[in-house]
Amino acid sequence: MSNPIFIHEDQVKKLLNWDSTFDAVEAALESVYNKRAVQSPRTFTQSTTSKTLLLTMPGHLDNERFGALGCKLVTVAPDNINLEHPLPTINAQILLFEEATGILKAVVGGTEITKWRTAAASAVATKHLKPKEFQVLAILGAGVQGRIHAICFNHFYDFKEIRIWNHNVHKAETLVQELNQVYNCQKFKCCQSNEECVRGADVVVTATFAKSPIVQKEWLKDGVHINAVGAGLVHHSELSESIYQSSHVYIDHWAGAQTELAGLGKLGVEFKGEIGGVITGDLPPPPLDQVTVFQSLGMAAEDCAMARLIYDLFIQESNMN
Ligand SMILES: NC(=O)C1=CN([C@@H]2O[C@H](COP(=O)(O)OP(=O)(O)OC[C@H]3O[C@@H](n4cnc5c(N)ncnc54)[C@H](OP(=O)(O)O)[C@@H]3O)[C@@H](O)[C@H]2O)C=CC1
Ligand SMILES: O=C(O)C1=NCCCC1
Repeated sequence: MSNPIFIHEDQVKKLLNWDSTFDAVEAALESVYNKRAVQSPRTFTQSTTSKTLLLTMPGHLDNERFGALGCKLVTVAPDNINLEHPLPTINAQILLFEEATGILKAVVGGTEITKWRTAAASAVATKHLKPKEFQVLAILGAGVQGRIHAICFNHFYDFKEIRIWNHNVHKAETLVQELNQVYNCQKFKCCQSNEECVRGADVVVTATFAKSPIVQKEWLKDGVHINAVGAGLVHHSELSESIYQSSHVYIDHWAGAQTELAGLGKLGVEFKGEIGGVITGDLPPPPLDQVTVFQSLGMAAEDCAMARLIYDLFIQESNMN
């Protein structure tokens, strides 16, 4: 019996690319809708001696290119950012198993994968819910997800302006400066307020730990698309209730929504369906002039697809050397 291989974060980083990530995440979302993926409900274990939360996310995906049996172990430690030498808030590993034998074949660093697949899920949802060109992107939150969404959306779209707001403005200023330098442009702009950031934007991304709404309905342009990624106390704390009540809300998976978005159900919010249904064409895309929300929870199927992608690329590269 061979030992599992370890694919570390720095190796994962070198193998990741946006186009394959998009394909893997799109396949995962479609497979969940088509019932070609199984995702047991994720578990949440709260440490009693720290703020750290441990999630387990097991899943199986039946797909020729991205199929895998795996389990992501992911921690959320909000205080990591305040350490003398800050660490990412979210850290993950993905266990990948031989499907037939159940033997562990790889442990794949999951921190970069979590970053990339979450931004790619927003890009997939945006493409299928609003198939058009955009001028202005607004990103609320200049942490890991805010940054990777800026990079991802800049890869897939030709935005004229990418605005970034953070409740601590200095952090948004630093990110904007970095991105303008990397891409040799001036399209990244720092906003002093969340309202200034959102007003007039065509696409909005919320990626914070905000416990109360940071986006109000009256700020929204007709037809805006919102990717709500972050979670405060619950996974739907970043947008005002009236946004959820008046827009076309899509989710990544029903099973997760039934538990993790139960609060929205109590407010009378009806989900239009899973993004996977729009990808397959079973659900019609919403009218372009309506406000749409992709409420992202994150899925094990995405992590399995990504771990398989990275595993295959790693083996291919090892065979060449
Ligand atoms: N849907 C999905 O699949 C996934 C969702 N997430 C969620 O995305 C969110 C961001 O994660 P990540 O970027 O990795 O975390 P980071 O810690 O890197 O960034 C968090 C950001 O939120 C800001 N923030 C913290 N508290 C508040 C507040 N009360 N109001 C407004 N902004 C606040 C922080 O600003 P500052 O540092 O200045 O305080 C920081 O910019 C989290 O809620 C996380 O759970 C993450 C991965 C996957
Ligand atoms: O899907 C994920 O992975 C996560 N979602 C919510 C926060 C932690 C990681």
